Amino acid sequence: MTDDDSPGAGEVRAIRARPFALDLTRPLGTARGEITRREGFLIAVEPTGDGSDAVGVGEATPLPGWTESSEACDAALDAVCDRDGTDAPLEALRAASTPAARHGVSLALADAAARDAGRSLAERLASEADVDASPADAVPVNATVGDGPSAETAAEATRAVEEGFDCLKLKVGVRDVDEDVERVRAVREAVGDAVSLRADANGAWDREDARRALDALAAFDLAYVEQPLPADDLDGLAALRGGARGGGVPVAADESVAARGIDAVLEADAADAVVLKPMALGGPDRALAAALRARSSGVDPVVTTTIDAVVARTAAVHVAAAVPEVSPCGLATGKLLDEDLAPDPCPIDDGRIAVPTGPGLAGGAFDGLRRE
Ligand SMILES: O=C(O)CCC(=O)c1ccccc1C(=O)O
Ligand SMILES: [Mg+2]
Repeated sequence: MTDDDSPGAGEVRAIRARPFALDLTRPLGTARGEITRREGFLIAVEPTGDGSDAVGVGEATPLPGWTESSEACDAALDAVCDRDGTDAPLEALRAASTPAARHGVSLALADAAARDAGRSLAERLASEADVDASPADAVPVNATVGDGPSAETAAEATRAVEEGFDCLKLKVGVRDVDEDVERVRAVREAVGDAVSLRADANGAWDREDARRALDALAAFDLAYVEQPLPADDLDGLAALRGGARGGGVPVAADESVAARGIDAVLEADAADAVVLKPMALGGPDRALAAALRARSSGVDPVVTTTIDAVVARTAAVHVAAAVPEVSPCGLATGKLLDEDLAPDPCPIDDGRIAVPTGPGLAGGAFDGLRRE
C-alpha cells in the first residue's frame, strides 16, 4: 500500500451525507424481527490532489443490532462531513463503534481512488489486500427466503429455482424447531437434491434446541446452518460443529463475527463458514481482510449485506469478486427493496451476479448520485 494511494491518507476536499429511506416490497421475516424499511446516508467525497476531480460515492445504512443506531451513524458522519480539508477522515471513524459510518466513508474514498486509477473497486480492493488472483467477473449468489408457513416457503423456493438459483438460504428460528424441520423438508422435496440449501436461525436457539434442530436437519443435506446459537456463544458453536466433522450439519457464524470479530471466531474454532457483512464490519476493505483471514484458516467466507441499497450492495459484489473462488454469497437482495437509489448495475443471471467492470463501483452508473 503506498501512502498517497491508501484510503483515508489524503486530504479530502469535502464529504457530504444525504439521508434516504427505502421500504421493502414486503417484510423479510427473521428470528430477530421483521425488516420492513432501510434508512441510511448516501456519502460523496471529493478528494484533493494531482488535479483529479473524481467524486467517490459510498453508503452508510445502519441496522441496529448489527451496527450502530441511525442516530449514532448520523453523529459520526456529522463529525467528518462538510469540513474543508478534512484530514484522514477514516481515522475519526471507529469500525467497532460506528461500522456503518466507517463503511460509507471508506467506500466513497475507495471508489474515488479506484476511479482515479481507472480500475474497478474489486481490482483496487484486491491489490490493497495483496490478493494475487484477478477478481471474478461474476459471483455465485443465494436466493434469500424469509420466514413463512411451510407451503409458502416451498413455493418461494420453487420460484427461486425456476429463476435460476441453485443455492437457497431459508430463514428459520421464528417458529418452533419441529415446524422449521417441516419447512426445510417441504423445500427439499419441492426443489430436489441438486439445489444447495442453507438455513439461517439468526441466533434464535439455545444449545438444546440447536442440537435437536441440527440432528433433525441432518436428513436434508444442508450446506450449513447459519448462527444456530446467540452471537456470544462461541464455545457452543464450536461444540455443535463436532457433529459437522462427524457428518452432521456444518455451522456458519454471522452475528458472532459482527459482535466478536473474525479473530475471536477463528480462534474459538466456532464455524465451518463465516458470513461477512461489510456494513457491519466497518467497510469493504475490512470485510475482504476478514474473508482472507478466514480462508487462510480453512474457513469458508461468504459475503452478504444487511439488505443495503444499491451502492453498498454493489460494493459487496466487488468484495465477493475479490475473494478467490468465493462460495455463493447473499447478494441477491435488490428485489426485496420497493425502490432504490439508482438502477442496479449488477444483473443476476442463472444464479450468478455480474461484477461491474468499473472504473470504481460501476463506471458511470451512479453519476446521478455523484452530482447531487
Ligand atoms: O444472506 C442473505 O441471503 C441476505 C442477507 C440476510 O439474510 C440478512 C439481512 C439483514 C440482516 C441480517 C441478515 C442475515 O444474514 O442474518
Ligand atoms: Mg445471517
